[in-house]
Amino acid sequence: MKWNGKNVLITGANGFVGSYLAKELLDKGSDVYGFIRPEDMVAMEKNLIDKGIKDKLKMLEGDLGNISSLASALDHSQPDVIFHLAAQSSVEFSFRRPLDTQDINTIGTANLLEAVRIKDIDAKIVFAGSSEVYGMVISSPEQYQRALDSGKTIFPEPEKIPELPISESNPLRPMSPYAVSKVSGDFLMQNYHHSYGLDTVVSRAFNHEGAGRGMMFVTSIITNQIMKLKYQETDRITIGNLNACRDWSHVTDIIHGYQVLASKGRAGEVYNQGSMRTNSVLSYILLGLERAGWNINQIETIKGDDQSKTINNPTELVDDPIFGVKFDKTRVDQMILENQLEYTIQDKGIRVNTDQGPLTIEFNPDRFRPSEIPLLLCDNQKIQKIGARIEYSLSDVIQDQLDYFDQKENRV
Ligand SMILES: C[C@H]1O[C@H](OP(=O)(O)OP(=O)(O)OC[C@H]2O[C@@H](n3cnc4c(=O)[nH]c(N)nc43)[C@H](O)[C@@H]2O)[C@@H](O)[C@@H](O)C1=O
Repeated sequence: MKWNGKNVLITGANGFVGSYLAKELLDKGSDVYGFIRPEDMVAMEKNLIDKGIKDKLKMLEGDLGNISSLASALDHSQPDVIFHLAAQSSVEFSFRRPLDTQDINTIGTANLLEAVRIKDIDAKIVFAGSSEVYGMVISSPEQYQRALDSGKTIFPEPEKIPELPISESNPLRPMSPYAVSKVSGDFLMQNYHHSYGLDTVVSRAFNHEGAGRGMMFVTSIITNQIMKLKYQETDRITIGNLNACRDWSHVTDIIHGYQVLASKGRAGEVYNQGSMRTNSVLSYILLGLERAGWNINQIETIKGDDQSKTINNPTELVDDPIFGVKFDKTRVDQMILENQLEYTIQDKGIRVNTDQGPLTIEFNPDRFRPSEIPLLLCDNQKIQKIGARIEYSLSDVIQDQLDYFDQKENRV
């Protein structure tokens, strides 16, 4: 698609992802309209200021909960393409505010689609769905049995084990109010194509990070604390569950994917977006520490009573295939993925022995979730077939965030 001269409406254009997308489309010559909640105008304007687009974006005030404000935004922008990115995007917050999450994400998406239908707008609509919809993915017979023993329901039952890498046809087993809201949005998009012929396409993006990522997400929590350690503004890293493995991409690769979907995504279909790598939260911390200047020799638990959790050279890279996929992972990733290593709250944290002395990673029990997806690994072949590419390595993603927090004014 030639973006020059196109009218583009981005809901949540002042958000982390929206601002990256808005900048790129403005640079390509689109007329970009941002549908923005009045209370976020000032609160989130840093994203627009940092990218130099505050005065270039055409701001339309409104609220996803108010269908009239959506209809008015459609009247003003007459969009060729709509990117629906606005959402309550924190899984953690959704456990505390499930109704707000459904209001914004489910009802808000239904309102947008209904406004487009009533106004008879002929636009391609790209929806920011989420890998969270897959939820409880079964990675081994042992994990399946453990889940059953702990009283969890697994529905639908797995047809194969492991269910990895995750393709678009994997079962949906959402595990949080946020995930349920994204299942709703995803199905609303598909249904408005099938019922009313709207030109909708769903991106199910896995985790995507980069400079300016919100402070409630783990990669910013980690890289902010690493830079505070470096500048002696703190003496430890505080964290929740660091066994979780996520498929982390750079936000730039994902916004390129959104543009590919706008041009070539088939109406009514869903497309995964991810890197086809998976790495643990623990590795994100250790690799971040190394990039910030520490050499890591060994990790051990703070409680110190379990020698099997003392790991030498934990960041050594291993590229043996796992789940039939070859990607860079650390020694600790490999052990976590093969169910040989798991840190628990009882371990209290991890002591990281470095060339400059020991560092402390402390577990905060409040940061552990009521239910947690252990592992996400994307099968991205469907979107790659229509032209999307992953350009950034995990190290690039971590470095971009460290550089951001290297600037004192960005540290929290
Ligand atoms: C694809 C999906 O991606 C994101 O959802 P998320 O994966 O929940 O992202 P997160 O950065 O909050 O957590 C990642 C992992 O990190 C663990 N973790 C440990 N310690 C802390 C901690 O202290 N804070 C947080 N937030 N997480 C922690 C946490 O338990 C989880 O396992 C959103 O963009 C969402 O919108 C989306 O769609």
